[in-house]
Amino acid sequence: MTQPVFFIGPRGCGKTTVGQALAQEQNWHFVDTDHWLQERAQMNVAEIVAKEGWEGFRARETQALQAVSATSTVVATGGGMVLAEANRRFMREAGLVIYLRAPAGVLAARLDAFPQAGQRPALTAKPPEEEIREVLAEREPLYCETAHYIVDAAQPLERIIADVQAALSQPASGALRLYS
Ligand SMILES: Nc1ncnc2c1ncn2[C@@H]1O[C@H](COP(=O)(O)OP(=O)(O)O)[C@@H](O)[C@H]1O
Ligand SMILES: O=C(O)C1=C[C@@H](OP(=O)(O)O)[C@@H](O)[C@H](O)C1
Ligand SMILES: [Mg+2]
Repeated sequence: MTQPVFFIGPRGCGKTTVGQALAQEQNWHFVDTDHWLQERAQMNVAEIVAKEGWEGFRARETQALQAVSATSTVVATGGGMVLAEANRRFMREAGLVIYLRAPAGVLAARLDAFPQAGQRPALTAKPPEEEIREVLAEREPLYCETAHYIVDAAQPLERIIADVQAALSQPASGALRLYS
């Protein structure tokens, strides 16, 4: 039996893309908490936030995390999953947590090219690049505190997958390991 693998990190770091590719290579299941909750709600994130506020979305996100976590499963979380202490503890205890780390400039370029506005409504009233920098600075300590491993997510996809596989082949330890 294999523990679930959780991908965490900011919008655009590649949690969904890398998670899907890893699951395919390993022949594991793949679930994205945002896809799961949007399907269940029959609304996209922007619609949920308009109707229920971010508080409503965050409650649905916690519910999704607990519902989808299973053995031999790769879980792509949303960028704000780490905001709740209960979510951080749940992921660390239930599985292996990988932080896909990339600089704000890389995230901004990816999100500009492929915004997916229905899934990523604005988090602040700031211009996009400023929001990305500010939110990343706020959450960076939470990503680091939650992760068992940090992988450089600014690399090409194949390199990221190779680093993730190398990380998962190491025995888990309390110390945070860096792959970059
Ligand atoms: N390693 C990568 N190199 C280049 N583009 C990437 C990489 N990983 C993801 N992307 C692109 O960045 C965008 C955001 O990726 P996504 O997986 O949705 O991120 P997240 O789920 O973390 O928000 C997508 O357009 C995706 O194709
Ligand atoms: O950073 C965030 O607070 C969010 C990130 C999004 O997921 P991605 O990180 O997959 O874009 C989505 O969960 C929602 O818009 C909130
Ligand atoms: Mg995603």
